[in-house]
Amino acid sequence: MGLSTIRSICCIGAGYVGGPTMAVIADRCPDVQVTVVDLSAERIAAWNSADLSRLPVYEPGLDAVVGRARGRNLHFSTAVEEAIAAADLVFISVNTPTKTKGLGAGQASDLKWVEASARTVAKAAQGHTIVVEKSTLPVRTAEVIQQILSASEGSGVSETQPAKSFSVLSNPEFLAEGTAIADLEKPDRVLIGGQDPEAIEALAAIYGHWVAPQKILRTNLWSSELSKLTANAFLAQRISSINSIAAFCEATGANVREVARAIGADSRIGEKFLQAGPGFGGSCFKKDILNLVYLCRHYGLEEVAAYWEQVVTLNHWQQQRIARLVISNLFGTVSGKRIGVLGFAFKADTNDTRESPAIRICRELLEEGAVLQIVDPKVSESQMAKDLGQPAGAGEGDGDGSWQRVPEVLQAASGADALLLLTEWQQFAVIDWPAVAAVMRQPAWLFDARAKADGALARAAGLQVWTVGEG
Ligand SMILES: NC(=O)c1ccc[n+]([C@@H]2O[C@H](COP(=O)([O-])OP(=O)(O)OC[C@H]3O[C@@H](n4cnc5c(N)ncnc54)[C@H](O)[C@@H]3O)[C@@H](O)[C@H]2O)c1
Ligand SMILES: O=c1ccn([C@@H]2O[C@H](COP(=O)(O)OP(=O)(O)O[C@H]3O[C@H](CO)[C@@H](O)[C@H](O)[C@H]3O)[C@@H](O)[C@H]2O)c(=O)[nH]1
Repeated sequence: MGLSTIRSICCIGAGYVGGPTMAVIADRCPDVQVTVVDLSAERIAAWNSADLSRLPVYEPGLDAVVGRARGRNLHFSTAVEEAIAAADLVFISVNTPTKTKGLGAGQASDLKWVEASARTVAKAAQGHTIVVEKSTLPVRTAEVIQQILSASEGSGVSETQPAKSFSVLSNPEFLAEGTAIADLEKPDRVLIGGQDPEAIEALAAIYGHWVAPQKILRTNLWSSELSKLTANAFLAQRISSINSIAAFCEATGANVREVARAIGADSRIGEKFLQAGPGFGGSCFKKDILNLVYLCRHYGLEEVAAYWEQVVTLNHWQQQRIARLVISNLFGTVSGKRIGVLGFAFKADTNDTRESPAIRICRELLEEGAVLQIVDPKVSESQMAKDLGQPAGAGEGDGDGSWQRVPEVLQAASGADALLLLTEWQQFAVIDWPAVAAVMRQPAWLFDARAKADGALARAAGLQVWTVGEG
């Protein structure tokens, strides 16, 4: 059984995916009520804040979309069961991080939040409900969700209510942070996996409000779940590939951007995702590849597992390589030396720091006793403290590394022996190099791990410059 028209949607999980995705659905489907629920009262309060600049997720354009739909047909609430009961369709968009202990620790996805969500849906749903996996999940998780839901099927009958029944779909999300709204409004494709054609068409009709029919792909459940892990594995593999070539360029006198342009012009390779940098960060790539590796091992495919694992190994190596080359160029020691760190988010245009290369690199420099002056337009001091595992403090010279958050590049450069550019914020492309050079301790360095700064101007101002992938 299925429903042909969806009037009411509930999304469990008001995070980086649930919030923006539901905001766009509500904006594009004014006749559908959309309620985003979360256990975190703090997060829901932030989504409801009158000041749209205080939403819990920073994404260009998100404030405008939320401003249009919130209160009309977009709602944020902690009343999880109530919203599920009212919904024809429930998205599960909760976190699925890598397990930290137990079987599969360090590789397998921790599905406890997904399982808890499925149990809440089983309990609170009324009548027929379409349950959609929006979280990124291991292949065959839909089977687990289906089993949990099945246990309550047939119950809940009353004079006004038909018995409970469920259809499970997979609808992975491909948005990238920093461009979430643009990605949601103009997706390359929408993927829907399932077995119940009526449920598939009901969800397709929601996207059909703004996505062209040929971009809505339908597959079986397992292909849909696996396509998400595969897409991320391929994207991350490109980054490790280009970063490996960047190191080779530095050793041989080639320039990785010239190489990327030359190979990207081949339409079979394509020009996107070939920017060398400090390694990929973000909450997805590492977690999803490790999950793929774990699943391959589970199915006895050791060579396949080892192949994908190398993408993550190379990524760690790139981050370590950058930290170490900073130390080695600063005469082998950074103890007590000030280093200005430009950017802390895992990429530009987001406040997210999950798996940011800046964390590993800064921690390594702190370990060596450096005094870091970190500037990032969107990352708060409290987030940096959490990530770096120590509070901000200006103490220096005693061999223990310390850090502080500073508001501008000029303060990051003040008294510093080096600037280390780690996130490609646009403001770092237009630095006043003579002014910056004047406040640094000479001889001073610019280490540009994103090739974002104007290296020629920095050199003209007297700095020594290292740019990733430039021999
Ligand atoms: N961040 C991205 O760019 C991105 C993109 C595509 C897919 N994904 C996938 O989407 C999923 C969600 O990612 P995210 O970045 O939005 O995570 P997130 O941590 O930002 O948000 C998840 C939210 O779910 C809430 N939650 C957990 N269990 C709950 C429960 N039982 N009931 C109600 N709320 C609950 C948490 O409180 C949290 O606010 C993950 O599987 C991730 O891999 C993420
Ligand atoms: O050429 C490139 C492109 C990206 N990166 C880095 O790779 C990481 C990931 O970037 P990006 O993919 O743009 O952002 P995410 O938000 O992590 O998005 C990825 O992960 C999401 C979560 O699964 C998917 O939905 C998206 O399709 C997928 O792009 C960041 O650290 C980037 O700086 C590079 O170093 N070089």
